Amino acid sequence: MDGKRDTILFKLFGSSVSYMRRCLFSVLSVGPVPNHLAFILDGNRRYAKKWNLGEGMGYRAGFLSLMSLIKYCYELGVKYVSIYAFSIDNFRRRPEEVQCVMDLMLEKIEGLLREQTLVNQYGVRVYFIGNLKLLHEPVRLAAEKAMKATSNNNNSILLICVAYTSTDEIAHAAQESCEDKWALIRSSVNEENDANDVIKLSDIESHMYMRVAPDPDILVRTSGETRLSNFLLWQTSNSLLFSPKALWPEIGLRHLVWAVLNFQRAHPYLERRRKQP
Ligand SMILES: CC(C)=CCC/C(C)=C/CC/C(C)=C/COP(=O)(O)OP(=O)(O)O
Repeated sequence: MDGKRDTILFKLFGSSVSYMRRCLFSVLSVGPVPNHLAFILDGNRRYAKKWNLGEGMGYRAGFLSLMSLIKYCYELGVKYVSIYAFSIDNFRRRPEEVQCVMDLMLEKIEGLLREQTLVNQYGVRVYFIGNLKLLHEPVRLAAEKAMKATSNNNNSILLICVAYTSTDEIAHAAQESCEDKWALIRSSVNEENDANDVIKLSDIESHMYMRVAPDPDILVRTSGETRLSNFLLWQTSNSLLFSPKALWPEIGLRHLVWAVLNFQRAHPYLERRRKQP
């Protein structure tokens, strides 16, 4: 009997919290709502150390925060969410640590395909962004399956950057643009070459992994760090940078609200910067 009463009370509490959050979001939506939020998930290992947790538990706690935050973003009306889940440099960490993150990713991507809760609820299309060849084979296959399974969704977009660095993305885009240009030159070898036949910025942009999303409005990096660590260097020249002291697993609604309020205050200036040629 007590158990049943506790469950009812717990559900009631849960729905009033969610009602209050929605009220808060309605008030926030009076101002401009960011279209694209990007996150650097920093401080998972420090969190595990701080709470004397076993290796890997920091990442698991980080994954839970990630799910809540993505949900809040979509509830608020943000269409694009990008996360820096694993950089190419992270492959240089101890093999057991790399394996631990790969195992977690595999488990969660497979879970997402089985349960599809967040994905179904918000109609999320998932992209894995980066040099996917570098991923452990089972993770790469699961990532490709998840992209295919969600390819018809277009309400919300989730970009998971794995085996990613900005410099790798730019080098890859430059190389593909050169290959395209060469193919064009070779096919018109007998025709007069156009003197303006150079590689343009728009050519490179059309080959970037992130071409499927507009530039982020806000970039959040947790744990008080203010470096970009090779994340979205091409795309963040006019983004608001927000760096709360909280470690990634500690991030919550209040940090999101504060980031959005800061964005709304800076919005007229950011818009002017964007419109400048
Ligand atoms: C399916 C999916 C997208 C899973 C993502 C899981 C997750 C939370 C990955 C974070 C990985 C990572 C290397 C974070 C950097 O923090 P850090 O470990 O470098 O922390 P530190 O700054 O304390 O050393």
